[in-house]
Amino acid sequence: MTIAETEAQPQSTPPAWRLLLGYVRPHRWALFAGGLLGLVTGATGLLLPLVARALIDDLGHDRPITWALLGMSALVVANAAVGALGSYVLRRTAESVVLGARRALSSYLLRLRISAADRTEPGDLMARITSDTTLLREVTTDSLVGLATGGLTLVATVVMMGLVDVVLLGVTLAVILVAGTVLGVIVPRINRASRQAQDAVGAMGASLERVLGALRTVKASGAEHREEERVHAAAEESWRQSVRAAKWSAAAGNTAGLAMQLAFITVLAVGGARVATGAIDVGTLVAFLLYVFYLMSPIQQVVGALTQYQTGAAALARIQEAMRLPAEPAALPAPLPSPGARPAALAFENVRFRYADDLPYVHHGVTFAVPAQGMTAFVGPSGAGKTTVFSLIERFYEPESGTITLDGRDVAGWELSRLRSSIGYVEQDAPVLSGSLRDNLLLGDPEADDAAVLDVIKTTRLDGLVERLPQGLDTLVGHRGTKLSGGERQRVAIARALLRRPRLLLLDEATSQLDAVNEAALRDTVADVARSTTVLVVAHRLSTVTMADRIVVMDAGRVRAVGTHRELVAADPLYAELAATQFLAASG
Ligand SMILES: Nc1ncnc2c1ncn2[C@@H]1O[C@H](COP(=O)(O)OP(=O)(O)OP(=O)(O)O)[C@@H](O)[C@H]1O
Repeated sequence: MTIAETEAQPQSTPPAWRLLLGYVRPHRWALFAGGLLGLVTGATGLLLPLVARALIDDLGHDRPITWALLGMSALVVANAAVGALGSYVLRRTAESVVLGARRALSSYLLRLRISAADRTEPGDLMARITSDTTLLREVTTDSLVGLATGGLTLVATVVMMGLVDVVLLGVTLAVILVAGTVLGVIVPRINRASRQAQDAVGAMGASLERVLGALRTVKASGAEHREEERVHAAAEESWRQSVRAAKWSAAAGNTAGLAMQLAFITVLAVGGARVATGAIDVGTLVAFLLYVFYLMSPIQQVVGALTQYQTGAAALARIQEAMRLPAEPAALPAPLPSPGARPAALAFENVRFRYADDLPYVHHGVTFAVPAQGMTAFVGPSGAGKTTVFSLIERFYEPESGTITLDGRDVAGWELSRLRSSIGYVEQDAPVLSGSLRDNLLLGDPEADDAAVLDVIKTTRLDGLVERLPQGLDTLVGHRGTKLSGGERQRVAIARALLRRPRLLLLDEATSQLDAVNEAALRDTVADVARSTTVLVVAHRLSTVTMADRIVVMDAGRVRAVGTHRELVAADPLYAELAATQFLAASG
């Protein structure tokens, strides 16, 4: 699903030119300097014929030509140097605009609400940061500078034409007006086609991300060919739309060219008649016709700038669309709890929640309380809403009604970064990021010293692994930690969470079975941690619940019982049945 199909916030979008100016404003002086250097280059170019005329004149009169030659050489060198400097300044400015847009967009996307991220494709968002921002480069230089310099020349030429003959100017402007109306129809089509081409690039990014993110599954399912077709279809759609945009751009350029030639013919006809009636002399007509020729270049420049601008406007709209997705407020990271900070107490009070208005409720009034310290296990059939409990504690989503309190304070009133800095969260599939083992551990606390790292490595029984790895902690773990076993990945994720000294540890146990050694290591780790902090575990294994201080049994979005293993086996038939299977969330 692309962003366009989701819940981009219903704010009115400012016009593209205003968005563009927002990105360009910090670089306006550099852009001005680049434009000015371009004008100087043009002016030095205009001087050359004059010097050449002087040189020929000197030759004709047998005068020395050294100075004229030196002057011409100096002008040629100055023209090349100023031209190179001008294009460098413009190019650099354009790259700075791209950089600004990339920084703004990537910062924004990292703050995206999980509810918004759920409904977008990472590949499409990536295309917006990489491909759409690139399109701003040409808009900044070609379009803005082209519009400014072309526009200036255009106005100057029109003024000169008015001074020569107002009637012929009226005739010229009438032809240009007709062409402008045609362009008014063509130009929005360039915008639409460019937008669709960029949307298709986004769709291609999404398809690619889908395949490359699950390459093993794709290969194992023999689905390479089908997936390849999806990616190719998106690439071809982008091609089709880009070709459409090219067609309309070409039409726009040629309309402008045609208009100028028609203007020339019309001026020749009307001017000829005026010469015949004696209203103007031949010299005026010739001068005016020369101006019509002069007009050609700035008009082409302005039309080129406008068509180029349409591509940029389409890209800007896509960038802006992403930046209207709901995001969390920007905040500096909060300090982590100090060593030995007291464990947190947690309570849910009649919490009702659903992931979206058109989806059924996941929590129908969940209520439970967890005292500070010790281990609480959540069990229940698959889909009962256990993981959702963790997501709500982390405030990845907000409940529709009811309250969630941490240390007696509603989490809705906590500053987000402070709330999250108190919590350690280990997701069910225990994501490990590419990079080294050390990078992964320090993700939550880059300031952690070696002693703290070694400490969590020992607590999570990872010391054996670190010794075995060729470069120890600096060994690269591969994309998503593919070089580690499932159990190792889980313990790395726990170590990472523990390094933050959480006052509340949320551990979503993996549903996959671990071998006996890994399972024992994990159990011992959790038991150790529960002695000094509050641990909540979504439990899928009997071995985990038997050591829990209390067990919360959930079913279909409600808490149906709370107690110890022994109490629940006797009192709750669902729990007794789940416990009998040894695997506590096997069936829904
Ligand atoms: N991001 C989401 N958007 C929409 N629905 C979701 C989302 N995450 C979970 N759900 C739905 O909410 C319900 C509860 O999911 P949850 O992950 O909390 O269950 P669970 O009890 O942890 O299950 P399991 O034991 O299988 O992990 C499920 O029906 C699931 O399909």
